Amino acid sequence: MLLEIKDLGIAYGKAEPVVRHVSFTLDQGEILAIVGESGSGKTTVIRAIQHVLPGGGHIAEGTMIFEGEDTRKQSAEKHRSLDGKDVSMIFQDSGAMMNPIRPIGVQFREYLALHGMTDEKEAHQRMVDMLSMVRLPDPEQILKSYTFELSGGMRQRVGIAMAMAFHPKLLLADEPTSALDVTTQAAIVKEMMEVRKKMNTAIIIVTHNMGVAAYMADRIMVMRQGRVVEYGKAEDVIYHPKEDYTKMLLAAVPVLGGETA
Ligand SMILES: Nc1ncnc2c1ncn2[C@@H]1O[C@H](COP(=O)(O)OP(=O)(O)OP(=O)(O)O)[C@@H](O)[C@H]1O
Repeated sequence: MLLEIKDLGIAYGKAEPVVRHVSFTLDQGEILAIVGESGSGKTTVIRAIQHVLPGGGHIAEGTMIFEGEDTRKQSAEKHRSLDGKDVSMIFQDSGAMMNPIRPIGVQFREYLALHGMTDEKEAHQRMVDMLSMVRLPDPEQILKSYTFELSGGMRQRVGIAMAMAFHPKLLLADEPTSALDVTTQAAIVKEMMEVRKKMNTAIIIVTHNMGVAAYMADRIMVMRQGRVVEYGKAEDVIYHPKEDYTKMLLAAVPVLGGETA
């Protein structure tokens, strides 16, 4: 087992936990989708897994075991050393995370150096390999480009390439397709599936879109107001939802032509 979360509670500052009683497990190569409305706590859960909670956010209760180790007992330094290597993250718009006035290659190289890859030749080869893996045409040209010169879909591919540079065991994806048009969404979803296949990476994807969850996930966790409403195998949650809230999310899945399923 890669990750085991039991009865997790997360609080910001001294306030009451905003997320409580979250439990799930994840095997190597498995995909979990966390779905739910805005404010339900999806982002809070995956940030807690990467130990990057903002605003005094912390794990207030429960356990988180990553590869057999209780991460609550690890130091902040240990968490930093795992960042990008064991666990990495992609965001809604990876381009927005980058500096618009510096070439992508310069920033990608800095990211590699920050994680210990300082040899120029090795770094260059790794960047080209990773950009090719996510099917970006002409990687050398991409490295010289600025984020504003790329489409949203291309920027997301760069984000995935960077996140996967050290072959992490777990990729956390926070609404990675929400900022994209429908066709590009499908391409990025397929790209993540390919990454899983090639590298056996486990993925936790946070999404509003039950359609994306249904397509990608082995398991689905439905959250509402900081609690888990439903959790199970994707086909069970989709074909035999137990909770009205899950049924409502399923009824709202957009299908081609603008009608709902
Ligand atoms: N930095 C913060 N400080 C205090 N409270 C926060 C902070 N970030 C999130 N929260 C609170 O935690 C709860 C869960 O928010 P979170 O962003 O995890 O939800 P979400 O399901 O990811 O929503 P969205 O889909 O809009 O991103 C909300 O009540 C929110 O107000």
